Amino acid sequence: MDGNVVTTAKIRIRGVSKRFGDAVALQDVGLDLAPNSFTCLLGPSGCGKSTLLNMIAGFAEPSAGQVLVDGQPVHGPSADRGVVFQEYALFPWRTALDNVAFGPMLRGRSRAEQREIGRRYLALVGLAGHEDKYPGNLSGGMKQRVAIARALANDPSVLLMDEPFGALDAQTREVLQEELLAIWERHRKTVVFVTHSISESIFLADRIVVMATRPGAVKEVIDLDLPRPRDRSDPAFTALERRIKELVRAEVQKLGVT
Ligand SMILES: Nc1ncnc2c1ncn2[C@@H]1O[C@H](COP(=O)(O)OP(=O)(O)OP(=O)(O)O)[C@@H](O)[C@H]1O
Repeated sequence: MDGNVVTTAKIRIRGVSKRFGDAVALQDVGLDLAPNSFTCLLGPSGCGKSTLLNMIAGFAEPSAGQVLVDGQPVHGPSADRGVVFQEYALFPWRTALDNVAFGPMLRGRSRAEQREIGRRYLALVGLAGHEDKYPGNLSGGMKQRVAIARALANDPSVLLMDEPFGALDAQTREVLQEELLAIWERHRKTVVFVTHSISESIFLADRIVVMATRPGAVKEVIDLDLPRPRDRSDPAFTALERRIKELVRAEVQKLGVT
C-alpha cells in the first residue's frame, strides 16, 4: 500500500467528492489524520468544510471515494464520533445534566450511571453546580460547554466540531479554545474542527487544511510546530496568520466576494 502513514491514520479520506445535483461541493479530497491529532478545516463560506465534516460524521455519503475511520468505511453516525455544532443543538426541555446523559441513556446505562456520567462531564467543562438548569437559562458559552460535555459523555475517540465557538463573544471564545485544548491534551481525542477564523485555527491545530473553493478541495495542508500554549502575539504566530490570510483571500476572490 502507501506506507506507514496510511496504516496508522485514524481518519482516512480517500478521493472523496460530493455533488449536490449538478453542483460539485467537494472534489477529490484526500487526507490522512493521525490518531489524537487536532486538525482544523479552514476556508471561506461554501468551500465544503461542513460537507466534509458531515461525511466523517456519517450524516452524508460521498458521491465518490471513501471515508475510513479505524480502517472501516463510514456509512452512518456512531457514538464513537461525537459531534458539536455551532447552534448548540441542545434539547430545551431537558436539564443540562439530562442533555449530557442523553447518549449514556440511549446506550442503556442505568439512571444512576447516567447521572454520574452527566455530573462528571459537566464538571469537566466547568459546569458543576449547573446540572439542573435548562438551556434557556444558560449563556451561549455555557450552552456550548453543555454541548461539548454531551459529545464527550459517549467517550468518543473522534470529536467533530463545526464552528463550535462561532456564535460566542471573543473572550468566551478564547476561554473555550483553551479549555478544549486542555481536554484534548488530557483525554486524547482525534479532533476535526471547522472554522472560518485563521487565528483560531493557528491557536488550536496540529494541522490546518486550507480549503479551496469552486469546487471545494484541499488547497494546502500546513503542519504546525509552534510550541503550546500558543501566543497570538508571537512573531511566528502572526507570520503564519499573514501567510494563511493570503491563501484564504485568493479563494474569497475566486468567489467574487471582496
Ligand atoms: N444539502 C445540500 N444541498 C445542496 N447543496 C448543498 C447542500 N449542502 C451543501 N451544499 C452546497 O455545497 C457547498 C459547500 O457547502 P458547505 O456548507 O459544506 O460549505 P462550508 O465551507 O461549510 O460553508 P460555511 O462556512 O458557510 O458553513 C456550498 O456551495 C453549498 O451551497
